[in-house]
Amino acid sequence: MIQTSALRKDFTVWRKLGRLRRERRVVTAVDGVDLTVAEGELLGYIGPNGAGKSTTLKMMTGVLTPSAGEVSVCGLTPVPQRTRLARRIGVVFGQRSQLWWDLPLTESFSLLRHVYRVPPADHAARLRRCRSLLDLDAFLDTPVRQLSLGQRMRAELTAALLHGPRVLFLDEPTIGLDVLSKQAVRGFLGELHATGDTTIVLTTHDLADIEKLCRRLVVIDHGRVVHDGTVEQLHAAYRSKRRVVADLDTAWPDGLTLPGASVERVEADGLRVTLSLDGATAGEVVAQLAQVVPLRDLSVLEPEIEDVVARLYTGR
Ligand SMILES: Nc1ncnc2c1ncn2[C@@H]1O[C@H](COP(=O)(O)OP(=O)(O)OP(=O)(O)O)[C@@H](O)[C@H]1O
Repeated sequence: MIQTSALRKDFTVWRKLGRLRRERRVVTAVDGVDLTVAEGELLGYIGPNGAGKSTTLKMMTGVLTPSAGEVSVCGLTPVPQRTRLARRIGVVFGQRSQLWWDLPLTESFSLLRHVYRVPPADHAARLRRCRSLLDLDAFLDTPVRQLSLGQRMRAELTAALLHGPRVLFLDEPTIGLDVLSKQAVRGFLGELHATGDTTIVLTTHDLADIEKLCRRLVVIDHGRVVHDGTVEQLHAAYRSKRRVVADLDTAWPDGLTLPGASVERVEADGLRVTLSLDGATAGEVVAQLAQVVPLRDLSVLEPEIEDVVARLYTGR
């Protein structure tokens, strides 16, 4: 559905050096990205600030012309075939709105039906689905400028989907949203993905979005892909470890070690120990622990995606 090959974007920026002199500098925002996204896939596209995510999305949606390389979306080349592409893609860019600011939301939705020449029955069915899944009814008659951020994001998602696009591009759709709105947006995207009709590319800084929604994750840094695989593969590559945290009735004996695990931290006057698993299973470690110290409570912590992504971003 989406294919890029050696995709590159350079920006020329000018820096003022005094009153008359300027220095020309080339910023390579995207530096040879090869990506294939299959039909129905939900791809997480992440990276630190300035990594080149938005620039990639802009080239995929026909907003920016690549400096080199190729990009194809739904079999079309985005910039020269932008009008045809617009009917096949939906776009939600957190900062930019596709709604009419002063009009009630319903009127924006009707206008979009005319813009995209959507058959009334299709439009009505899609709107009905979004109204129920995104809980829009309470603010359908409110002018867009009066909507809260969470309401507007739900409205933007609806607006992006009313013409039945085959690909949905989302740039930070949960930025600034409260917990409930985030859940609503994630739940909706999960449902949309489950139908298998829409290919979704999601950029976000909220790694919970990624964990909850994406099987495949592409990480970009300085314009280059530094990871392309599942979240589990990322954990494996960075040897992220599960941990066992045990609360004890008597203090952890100094220097005690267990095979297949290493002591990461001892705290609370020796009454809490955190062990990371280096080969042993959680069950094996707990069984060994129970033989050497009286246990009060236990929990097994999964590796944090935040940790591994932070290590990836810092190049460790
Ligand atoms: N129009 C532009 N002119 C000059 N430089 C630009 C332009 N747009 C982006 N850049 C530069 O290209 C690089 C990548 O920017 P981009 O917006 O794609 O990053 P991003 O990964 O989306 O970042 P963020 O997470 O902060 O939104 C940055 O160094 C940015 O300053």
